[in-house]
Amino acid sequence: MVTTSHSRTIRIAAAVIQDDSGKLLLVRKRGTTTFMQAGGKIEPGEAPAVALARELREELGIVVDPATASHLGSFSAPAANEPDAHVEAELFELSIAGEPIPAAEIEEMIWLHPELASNMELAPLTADIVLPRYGRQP
Ligand SMILES: Nc1nc2c([nH]c(=O)n2[C@H]2C[C@H](O)[C@@H](COP(=O)(O)OP(=O)(O)OP(=O)(O)O)O2)c(=O)[nH]1
Repeated sequence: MVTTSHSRTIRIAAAVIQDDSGKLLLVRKRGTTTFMQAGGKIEPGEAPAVALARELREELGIVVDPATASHLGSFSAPAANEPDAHVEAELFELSIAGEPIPAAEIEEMIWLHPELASNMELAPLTADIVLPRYGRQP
């Protein structure tokens, strides 16, 4: 059995954002190769939904009212880009108005059709938690 008990925990808030056709918004941060949910680390004392709104504004220029983000739950997954770490992710579903504009820290932003996900390098949280629940067709 694989255990993550000795690995470092990174607490993040992450967004599941779909367009009308079911495509998922994913980002690739500068200097990295994996696509993942928009979002980022929760600062000490910060409410997860507030962290989410802050990260979405910083990364994509999106203004989100934290109260409108629907909390899907807490999920654990191996961390992308960092060995010996795992993320404890507060996952939120939300809809956005207007097209996001990636900031410099985002090297690439895509709307991914779930059918094409197998061709992509994805963070474990996206591949193992988000896609099976919100993307992949049966
Ligand atoms: N945003 C996000 N981060 C993820 C996902 N999956 C995953 O393993 N991570 C990892 C990657 C990073 O190690 C960490 C997020 O940290 P980050 O460095 O991008 O967050 P941040 O924007 O707060 O960055 P910084 O201020 O610490 O530089 O979580 C995911 O789906 N979305």
